[in-house]
Amino acid sequence: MFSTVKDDMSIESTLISKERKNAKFPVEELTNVWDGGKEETELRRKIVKLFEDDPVLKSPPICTMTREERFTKATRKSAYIYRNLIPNNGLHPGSREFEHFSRAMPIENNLLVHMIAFIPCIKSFGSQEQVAKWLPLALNLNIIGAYAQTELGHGSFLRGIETEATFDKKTQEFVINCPKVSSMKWWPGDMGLNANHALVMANLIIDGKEYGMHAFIVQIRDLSTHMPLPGVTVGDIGSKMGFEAIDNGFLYMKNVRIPRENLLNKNSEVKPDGTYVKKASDRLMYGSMVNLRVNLPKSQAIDVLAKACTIAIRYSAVRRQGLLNPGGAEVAVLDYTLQQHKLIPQLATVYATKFAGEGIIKKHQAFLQNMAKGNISDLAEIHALSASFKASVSEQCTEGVEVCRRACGGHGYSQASGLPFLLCKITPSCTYEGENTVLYLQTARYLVKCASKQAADLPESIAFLVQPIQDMKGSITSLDNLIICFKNSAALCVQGVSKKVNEMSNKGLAMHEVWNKSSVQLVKSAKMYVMQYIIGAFVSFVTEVKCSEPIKEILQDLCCLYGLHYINTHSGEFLKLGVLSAHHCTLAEETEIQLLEKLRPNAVGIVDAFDFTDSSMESCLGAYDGNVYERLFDMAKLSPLNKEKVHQESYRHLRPFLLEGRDILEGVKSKN
Ligand SMILES: Cc1cc2nc3c(=O)[nH]c(=O)nc-3n(C[C@H](O)[C@H](O)[C@H](O)COP(=O)(O)OP(=O)(O)OC[C@H]3O[C@@H](n4cnc5c(N)ncnc54)[C@H](O)[C@@H]3O)c2cc1C
Repeated sequence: MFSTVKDDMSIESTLISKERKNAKFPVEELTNVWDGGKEETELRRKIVKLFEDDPVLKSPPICTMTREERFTKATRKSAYIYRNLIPNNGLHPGSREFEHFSRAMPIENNLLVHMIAFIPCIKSFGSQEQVAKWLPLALNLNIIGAYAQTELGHGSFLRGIETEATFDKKTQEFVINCPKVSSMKWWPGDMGLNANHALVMANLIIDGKEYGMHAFIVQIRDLSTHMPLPGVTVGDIGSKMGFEAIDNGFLYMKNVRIPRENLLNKNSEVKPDGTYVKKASDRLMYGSMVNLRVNLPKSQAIDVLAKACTIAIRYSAVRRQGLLNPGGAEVAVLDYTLQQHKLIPQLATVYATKFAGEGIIKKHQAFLQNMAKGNISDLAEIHALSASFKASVSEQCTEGVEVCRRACGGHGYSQASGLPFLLCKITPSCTYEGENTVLYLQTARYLVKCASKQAADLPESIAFLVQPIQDMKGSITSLDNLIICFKNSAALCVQGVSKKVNEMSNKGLAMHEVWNKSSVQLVKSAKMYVMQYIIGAFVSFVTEVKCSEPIKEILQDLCCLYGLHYINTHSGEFLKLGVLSAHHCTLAEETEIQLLEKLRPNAVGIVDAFDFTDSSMESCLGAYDGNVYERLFDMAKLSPLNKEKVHQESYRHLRPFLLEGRDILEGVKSKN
């Protein structure tokens, strides 16, 4: 319907090729560092190609589809991936190949909550017999489950959960009830339309006594007709800011009966006579939550920011707007220091959080090995670290994606840029799997407890909180000094708020009031604590990684930039704590600007090293060839509103006025 408009060789493609020629480091080697080795890069590419070449997984761009089409296509693709593609290609969960799975998945998919929450919870909360019964069914999609914890009325405050599971000795069943509208389960992914089971978190009641929250497997839909079972009201909660392909659902249960065996009973059990038996500490439940939290930041936040950086930096390298030299040629917006100041620190955040996250995954693996031997002494530390890490990374990456989106000007507002989709995908990562503020407060509780102990009684990584403040020797901009600066700041924040808490409670204020009145500083301490961890882990990685000098230099520069950018955007905090002087802050700002200039020529190469395929980004601005304008026009042509040259409905409403206009204009014309 529209004629083709094409340049022989667009200026934009030429510009991006030049950027690549100017890069001062081997991009492929940085890709290998990112993936964790050459072999991992090869494996990842093989798996991504397997998915991208599969005709079943092809679909139109998401911005041209309705919600209904997006949900249907995502379900079709996910069913195919889990039942055909993965088993037929030996991609077993836990295998090395599976590590690269999230990079290979189509841009929209569902059944993820079934895979990453329902299945792991069966493993964590179920006895051996229960795992043997439910796991194969779940892995084969013979049953599809949601993780149903949040209710209309309560999310963060778990003790506020109202759904009840009352034991009926006569029938040996639990009777599940949502006593009020506010008790209805609300939000669980995959639950509205696809799930036929739900792992329901409910308050266990035996003989009128409450035993707190427990996990129950509840069948919600008939296995042959998929109709909701008697007593079950279930459906989709409606359109959201994002996640449009996912059926986040509501679930209201009235006298729904499930067998006694459906209480997942690894940690506690109800005997046929109603005796409640506790088999393991409640603390083990935290161990299971840590699992998801440790792994979530990479796929749900860090990779999303990496894509946003790829889009914004490639676009900024080809988008010409204005002059730097009066009378000179128009420049790419990436040449403006201010554009570099927006985007390059986001790149640094991607690297910092990715490598710090790998450190936490290793710590968690060591914890799991100890837990298997019955030793959970590291639980509090790993819980505090993973909670604040999840909160900090989701927050930093969400802010970063919005910075990238705005840095693309008007086109960043278009769905065709891919950036609004990424922003809507990443934003809820600040809310699900623990609301960020609530997570920071949990970390702070642990830190305040630590502050009252001796260094010798604390884990090695925490002892600095109670040890003397360290001196910084030499320039503030050295990596060693950055670590000292953040460690000192975290220690002073924690000590300061602990003092405030002690003083207020010594004055006789009730602890809950003390906590509420100190919560602003508590959250700040948790943030500073996790920042010192991220900086320390990134510096260790950069120091130890085996790679060529040019790559090492880039990683060191990104590491320094990450620390300095944080200092420069929060300088008031560092000055207030007395960790930095005004002179330090001036130096930090100047050094950041120098680093931006130094990293600028490599910026396109650094995002190329993430190695995202064009189809995994669905972005007209971020495609490898830089051909942004032709792509934007091609995408606009696909808009469903452009199907007909005249949109009949709009024409019907406007026609009377247009005809009036025609007559007036023709009348004017005839007078002239
Ligand atoms: C996309 C998406 C997917 C989800 N998927 C699932 C799922 O699969 N299964 C499931 O069960 N749930 C799911 N949820 C729900 C999610 O887990 C909850 O929304 C989340 O835990 C936050 O709880 P809330 O909504 O009750 O927020 P609230 O706790 O009501 O938060 C509202 C505000 O109150 C503040 N606040 C709360 N408590 C405190 C406190 N103690 N001190 C200070 N401030 C406080 C918060 O910081 C926030 O600013 C999903 C949510 C989203 C958005």
